[in-house]
Amino acid sequence: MKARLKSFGYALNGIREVIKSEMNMRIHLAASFLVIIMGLIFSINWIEWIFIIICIALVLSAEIANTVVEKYLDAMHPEFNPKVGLIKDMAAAAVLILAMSSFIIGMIIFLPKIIDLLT
Ligand SMILES: Nc1ncnc2c1ncn2[C@@H]1O[C@H](COP(=O)(O)OP(=O)(O)OP(=O)(O)O)[C@@H](O)[C@H]1O
Repeated sequence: MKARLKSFGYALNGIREVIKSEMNMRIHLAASFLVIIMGLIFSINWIEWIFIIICIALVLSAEIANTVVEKYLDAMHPEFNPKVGLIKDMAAAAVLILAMSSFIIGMIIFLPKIIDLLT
């Protein structure tokens, strides 16, 4: 049990480190917080909450994976290397695709409600 709690602590430490070192992670967290507030304000239904939670989890996890790739490559290949650059670009592309898809899902959920509110 103690060992389980310890590895949970290591994972929390990993999250703390990514938040501390990555501006993009802080932006994703701020956007997630905003979306959760909007979900509460507009009383979205449970299916919409499931989509929102999946999107938030995917974007944050992808950002963490992207940071792992960056930090690993910086540690193993600190020199300039176009191949290293391309691998970093690809890892960043995964985050971009998930963030853009999540933005579209957010629009599908919230835009009709915002339009309803305004009309
Ligand atoms: N060692 C390298 N060799 C060649 N190009 C690199 C190298 N390191 C970084 N790059 C290029 O610079 C870009 C930014 O890399 P960097 O490690 O600074 O990520 P970052 O700006 O912190 O990214 P993020 O915004 O996702 O945190 C990479 O996507 C890549 O195109």
